Amino acid sequence: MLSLVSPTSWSTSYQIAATGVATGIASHLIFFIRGEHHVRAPIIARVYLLLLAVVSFYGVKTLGSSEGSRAAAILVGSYVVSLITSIVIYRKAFHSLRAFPGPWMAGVSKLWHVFHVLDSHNHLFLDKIHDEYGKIVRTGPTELTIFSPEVLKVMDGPGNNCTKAVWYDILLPLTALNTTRDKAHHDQRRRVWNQGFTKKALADYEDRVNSYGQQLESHIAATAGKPVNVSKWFYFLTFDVMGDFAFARSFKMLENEKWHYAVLMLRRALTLLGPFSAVPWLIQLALSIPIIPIVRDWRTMIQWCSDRMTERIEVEVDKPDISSCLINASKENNSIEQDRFLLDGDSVALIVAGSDTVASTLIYLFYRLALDPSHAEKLRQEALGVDIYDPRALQGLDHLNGVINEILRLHPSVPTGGYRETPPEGVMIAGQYIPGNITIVAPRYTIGRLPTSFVQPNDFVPERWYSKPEMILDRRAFNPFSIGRYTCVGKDLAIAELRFVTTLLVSQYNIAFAPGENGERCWKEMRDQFTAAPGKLELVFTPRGKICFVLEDVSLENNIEFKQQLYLSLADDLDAVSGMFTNTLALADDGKKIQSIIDWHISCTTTGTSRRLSLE
Ligand code: HEM
Repeated sequence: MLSLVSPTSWSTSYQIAATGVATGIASHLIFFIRGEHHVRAPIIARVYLLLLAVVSFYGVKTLGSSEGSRAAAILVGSYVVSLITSIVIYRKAFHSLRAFPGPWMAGVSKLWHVFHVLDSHNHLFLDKIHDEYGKIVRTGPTELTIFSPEVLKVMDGPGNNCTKAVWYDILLPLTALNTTRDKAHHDQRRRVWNQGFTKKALADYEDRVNSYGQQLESHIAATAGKPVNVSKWFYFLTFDVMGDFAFARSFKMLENEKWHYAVLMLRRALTLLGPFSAVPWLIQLALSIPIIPIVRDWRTMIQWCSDRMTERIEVEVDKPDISSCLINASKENNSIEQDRFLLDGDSVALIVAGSDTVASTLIYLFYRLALDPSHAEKLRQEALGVDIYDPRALQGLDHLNGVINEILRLHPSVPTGGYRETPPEGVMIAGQYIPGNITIVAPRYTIGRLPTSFVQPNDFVPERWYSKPEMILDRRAFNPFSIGRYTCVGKDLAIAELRFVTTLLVSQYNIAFAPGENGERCWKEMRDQFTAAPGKLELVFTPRGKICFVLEDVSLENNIEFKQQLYLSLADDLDAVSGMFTNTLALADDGKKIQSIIDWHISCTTTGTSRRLSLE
């Protein structure tokens, strides 16, 4: 202790501290301030641990255990303090974002953000930030979150020079279509993917969606009148569909009525992205520590997808799937082995991007229908006489399209994700210059609810998309699938799936909340983990009564002919109808009135070559 205060010791301590301070400042100004280091985070952490061990060992060896430990502590302490001080001073006083408004700590470190979103409610947190700080907010040392409809076009629209931000290195060493940061490489890869989404391929996938939809419906029929955890069943549906499209192999969750272990693992692994998406280097660091259970899930999930790809490379399948296009392109180039990091990455992207997104949209859609059954009734009326098994017939249903748009506006499947980096020359957004090499975040959740873009922005009004266009003030604020080169490759497929499943269930069932359920859990407990993961939703489906007629050769394309045929058929079989329509039988001679009754009560499904018409 005495030696600590001796003049020699003091000067030595000062020298050691000065060395620490100089090294700290130098490592900031020479290394950390330049370029990207997130991918190297695990290596940097190991180097620091090694240096710590070397300094401690050397100190103890040369100065003895007490003096040596003290010297090592002074060196390390002064290094860390000066490094942090240098970083903070630079970020707060010199950085090009220093003048942008935002929470003080946001300008210091992104760890601030992690601390605030440990509950994975990033969308709600950013919404609050918008209320407090306005349109353009500094939410990180090198990050701006921009709550303006214009930002989506500047980021991804025609002629933009933005690139994907560091977040997208998440799968490295694997690279998927959506995680490729190099634009030229992305475009080349996208051309390969597009071959899996031709009109012909889509028609085939749509037929397969129909059969999975029917499997879901038969489960609902079996549990009719009882509470159903629809969150679970919509995930079963969308993962089965994507397993089939991706690898020609369903997860069979609808059939087995239980989670597939790989899907459970994948869903657990994705929870990592809730709190940690804000700090990509922390994700890279965490992923390098396999003893963390969630990291084990992440790795097993990636291995599972990779194994499926191996299987698909080795075994030909008898139905088209998206992997076929990816594998064939690599086979044609004789580059299967070199492309494995792309193929494996793509298999992860396919499963996650195609399942989570559609499932969350379906959950919120049925939540809204249970909350306000008048929309379900409107959907039923609109689908009368429409062959719901024909995707083209569903395309023109205004209320259906309005409901889907409104769900994607209020409950976007990608609420915050889609981080971009500005080009070195910077960009102009909402009349404001945004400096170069800055991460920009455009939260769809808040942008879709801006009062400057939508009248009654928080209300569910599907009509704004067809009969009340005056309720849309700025359409640029609606961008659920992104635009430009990164636009969602599965958009048409997703919309076809949403249209079909919605019409199938709505035309056959009344939908209500289960006893004790009010629907709040599904949005209050939603996790924003790049894709949205809604909380549980329990509904009761009650079958609507039916009398069935089978009509041959009915042309559904021609509505008038269809109605005439139907009327004739009813007239032949009025006894069968009387049970249902006793109070309207008196009108049997009045074709028009019967027709209007039919308009209200008919839904139809296809059975083989004939059309089955179900009357309620
Ligand atoms: C409601 C359903 C869906 C929504 C809202 C949605 C939304 C999006 C968004 C916003 C992006 C851009 C993400 C980014 O910037 O990083 C995207 C990209 C992508 N989506 Fe979707 N998606 C949906 C369904 C699907 C489906 C069914 C598939 C697969 C069949 C799919 C496959 C992809 C892929 C591969 C990309 C990357 C495209 C590229 O970078 O070129 N998505 N999606």
